[in-house]
Order: sequence, then C-alpha cells, then structure tokens
Amino acid sequence: MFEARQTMDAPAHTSGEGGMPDAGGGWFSPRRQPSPQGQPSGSGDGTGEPSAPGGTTAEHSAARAGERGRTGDDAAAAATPSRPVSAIRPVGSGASRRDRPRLSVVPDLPGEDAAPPAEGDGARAGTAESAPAATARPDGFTEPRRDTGPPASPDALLVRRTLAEIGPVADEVTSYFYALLFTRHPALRSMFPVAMDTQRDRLLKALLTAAEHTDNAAVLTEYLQHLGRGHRKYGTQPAHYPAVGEALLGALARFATTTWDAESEAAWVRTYTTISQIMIDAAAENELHAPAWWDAEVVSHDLRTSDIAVVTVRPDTPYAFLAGQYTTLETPWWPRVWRHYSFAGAPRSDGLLSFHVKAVPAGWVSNALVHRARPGDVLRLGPPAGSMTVDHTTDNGLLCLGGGTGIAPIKALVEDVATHGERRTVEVFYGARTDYDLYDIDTMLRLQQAHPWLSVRPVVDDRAQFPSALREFGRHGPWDGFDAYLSGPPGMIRSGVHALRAFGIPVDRIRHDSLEDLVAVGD
Ligand SMILES: NC(=O)C1=CN([C@@H]2O[C@H](COP(=O)(O)OP(=O)(O)OC[C@H]3O[C@@H](n4cnc5c(N)ncnc54)[C@H](O)[C@@H]3O)[C@@H](O)[C@H]2O)C=CC1
Repeated sequence: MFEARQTMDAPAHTSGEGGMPDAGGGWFSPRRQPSPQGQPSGSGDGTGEPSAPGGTTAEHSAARAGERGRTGDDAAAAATPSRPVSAIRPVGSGASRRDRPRLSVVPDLPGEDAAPPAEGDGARAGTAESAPAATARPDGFTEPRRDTGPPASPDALLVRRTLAEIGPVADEVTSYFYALLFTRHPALRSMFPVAMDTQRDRLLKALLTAAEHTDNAAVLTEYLQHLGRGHRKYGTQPAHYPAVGEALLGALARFATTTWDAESEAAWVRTYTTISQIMIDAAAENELHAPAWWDAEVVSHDLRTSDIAVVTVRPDTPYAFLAGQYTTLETPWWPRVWRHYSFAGAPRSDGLLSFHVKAVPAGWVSNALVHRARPGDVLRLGPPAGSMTVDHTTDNGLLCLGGGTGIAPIKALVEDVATHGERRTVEVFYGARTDYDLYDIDTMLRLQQAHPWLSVRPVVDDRAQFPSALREFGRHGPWDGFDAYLSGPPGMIRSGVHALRAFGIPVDRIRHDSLEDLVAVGD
C-alpha cells in the first residue's frame, strides 16, 4: 500500500468558507462533510482503501479514461514497478495540520493566457479565445505554458519541472499510472470502459493539465468544478481520490527520475490536494440540485447522409442548458464510454434535445448513434457544459463559422438570438467539403428566410481551407462590431482564429470550444 495515503491525515474542513479549499485542510474529502480530525479520509474504515462506488451500478459508474493501444488490465499486468511505490512518502504527509505546507493556488496570473481546457472526457468548455491554454500534443499531453505574467509559485515551478521531464515518456507514464491504479484498487477497474480505447489518458491528462495551471486560481477552479461535477456520472466518490492521487504520484516518481525529490513530491501532494478538493466540493454541491445523469429516450432518428444522423431525445427529467453548450452522451451498447456532442438547438418548450452525429471510422459511440440507435432506445446524458453562449448584455453582431457537424451549436446560437427577439446581425458561414456534406443547409436557409437579420453562406471547399476561403468574405466586414463563434474540427478552429484576428476581431471576442477536447469529440 502506498505509504503516503496511510499517513495523509484528516479530511478537510467544512466548505462553509467557500472558494478555494482551506490551505491547511486535509485530504480529499468534501469540505461540507467534516469528519473528526485525525481520521483517515479513505473509506472511513481506517484502511484507507477506497470504497466501492456507491449509489450507482457498476455499469454506469464509469470513471473516464480510455486506453491507448491495450486494455488497462493488460497494462496493469505488464507494469512492474521498478521500485516499491510504498517508498514514496510525500513531505508533510505526517505533519500536523499547522506544519503542513500551504496550498499553492496563487490568484495572480493573467487568466487570458492560462485557461486550462475543459474536462478531458466530458469536456469542451467554451472559451473566449485565449491562448490555447493547454496545447494538445500528439502524445496527448500538454505543452508547458509560457507565461509572460508574474513569476510562477515555487510549487508551480516544481510541478512544471516534473511535467517537462515526463513529457517525452507520456505514454509510459500513462500505462504505469493505470497499472498502479488498477492493481492496487481492482474495484476501480469496473468504473472504466471494458475496452479502454485511445482516450485512456484523459483522466491523467486532465489532472496533469490542472496541475500545470495550479497558479491560475480563478480559471483552475472553474475547470475543476466542472470536472468534479462531470465525474458524478461515473459514480466517483470522495474516497476514490486518494487512490488516484497515489497512482499519480507513483507514476510521476517512477518516470521523473532525475528531478523527483522530496520537494517536488510535496509540491505535487499540495497541488493534488487542491485539485481533488475543488472537484469533491463541486460534486457535493451539485448533488444537492441535479442528478448525476439523465436517461433520455430517442424519439426520432433522421439519417441525413450515409454517415450523419440527427438524433432527438426526450430526457426523463427536465434538462436545463444554454444554446451553444454541449453534453456527454453514453449509449447502451458501449457502457461507460461517453462522448461529447453539442445541443443542436436552443432549449425547446417540449424539452426535446437534438444532436448531430457523424459516424467516424472506428468511432464506437458515433457509429452506434448513427447506424444502430432507433426510437425507443435510451441514452444517458451528462450535465451541460461550455460557455460558447450568446452574450445577451451586448448588441454586437454574431459572426459564426460552423464546419461540418460543428454547425450544430451554431444553429442553437441562431435560435437563441431569435428567441430573445433581438435584431442583432448574425452572419453564418457554413463550411463543408462537398455539397453533399452540407446536410443541414435546408434548415439553415429556412432560418435565414424567417429572420431578416440572419445571413447564411455555404462555403464548400474540399481542401480543408474553409477559413482561408473566408478571406474573400472579409470584404463583408468590418467585423469589429461582432462577437465571433467557431465550431468544427480543431484545424478549422485554429485557422479560423487566425483569420478572424486578421479581420480585426479582438481575441477576447472569439469563442470556441476547447481545442484539446475537440480532439476527443464525437468518436
Ligand atoms: N457534432 C457536434 O455536436 C459537434 C462537432 N464538432 C466537431 O466538428 C467536426 C466536424 O467534423 P466533420 O463534419 O467531419 O468536418 P470536416 O472535416 O468535413 O470539415 C468541416 C469543414 O471544416 C474545414 N476544415 C477541416 N479541417 C480543416 C483545417 N485543418 N483547416 C481549415 N479548415 C478545415 C473543411 O474544409 C470543411 O469546410 C468534428 O471535429 C467534431 O468534433 C464541433 C462541435 C459540435
């Protein structure tokens, strides 16, 4: 057993104080559920073992992570720690509450440059175009942030030092992390998909990304709160956090061989405490007023092309969301595999929700939704997320670029403006590779016909040059009185941001979902 967890002391204080966790707080428990000081925060039975997911069936208490190349079971069997992980002992883990190092969230870095992406599995948080805070690399990890703001905190420096060292061996770290997690806590294996796919590293990646941005309290808190709420649908309990923390530290210690020392271990312990505390608190608060997931019956299935379907569902209980947001979706055929889809319309009075799904090669969920789902099937929805929503406090025009099925949330934005009865100019550019791929053009043109303030322009280009093609429309500007919204493949978002900035749209008025999470969307 990992020594650190056995010596991690009391659960945290109540969260009555709100905001960031108490710096001197204990480990991994919701602050709103205080426990007697000195009691281990694991299962509550003193063993420190995480309790089995409570309140949900194993089938639906999925944790989110996928497997790259092989199953987590295989990875667990294959990984042999090169040194006993029990030798890892976080500095301060045995210290008194007073002695324990302070948590290191310093609310002083510029938010614009440091926004972490949204939840890995569930997450494409809408964001004003800030620097893609966590630039996705091919290996799935994030590029270290280059700050121009105030100096980083000591903990942030140590954390980034570790990240820099493990970057080149990210795949091995990921395998080892899950191997440790599942061999030490076999009960947790059932919370993950049976066949762990290429998204295996999402959990670890989300944690590492959060750790990397530990200095940016405001953005980090929002990100982690979202992550914590989103974890409810997997059946995640507070007691699971120490297990993950141990595996995390174990994997870091194993691979950051040249830089790992007591100092960096203590920094990671503090950082992970902060991360987990925010997530636990957010989940506990969310539990008071929202279900962990919604069952939603398919009421219509409209195959628009050979590989694109519009799927409409009726949630079993009211589902509140904003136009431009997205959710996670699980099918009965791939338990515990959740994928992200945007709502393809503004909220409706009948409560129905629609999604545009493109079946992508080897995409389990997307193929099931396009080729298998039929009316009567019951899907599951996670909570809504994302902030690519209409700002109703201004009367700026909206310049919208929707590429492929990325037109779904753009349609929702248009409906939202229509619902508010405003007369804001809305310019939609709808990109597709062929005419055939403009599967929703009829709907968009009908909207245009109904609303004089709306203009819809299809841009057909098979060279993946949609935003470049947009340049010829630049003459329709000036666009400086517009807020811009981009939705589509990650490459389109990147070049779209570039083009829009060239048109003179300020960076803080360009909105799109997280690039990193888009990579994981819709497969
Ligand atoms: N279904 C949904 O609810 C949503 C889906 N998305 C994302 O939208 C994408 C839709 O995929 P498809 O329909 O297959 O789109 P696609 O690959 O056919 O491309 C759509 C448009 O984007 C352009 N484009 C593609 N790659 C580009 C690049 N690197 N640079 C410049 N332009 C580029 C294309 O020319 C085309 O005009 C997926 O990545 C999906 O994750 C985004 C938001 C919501």
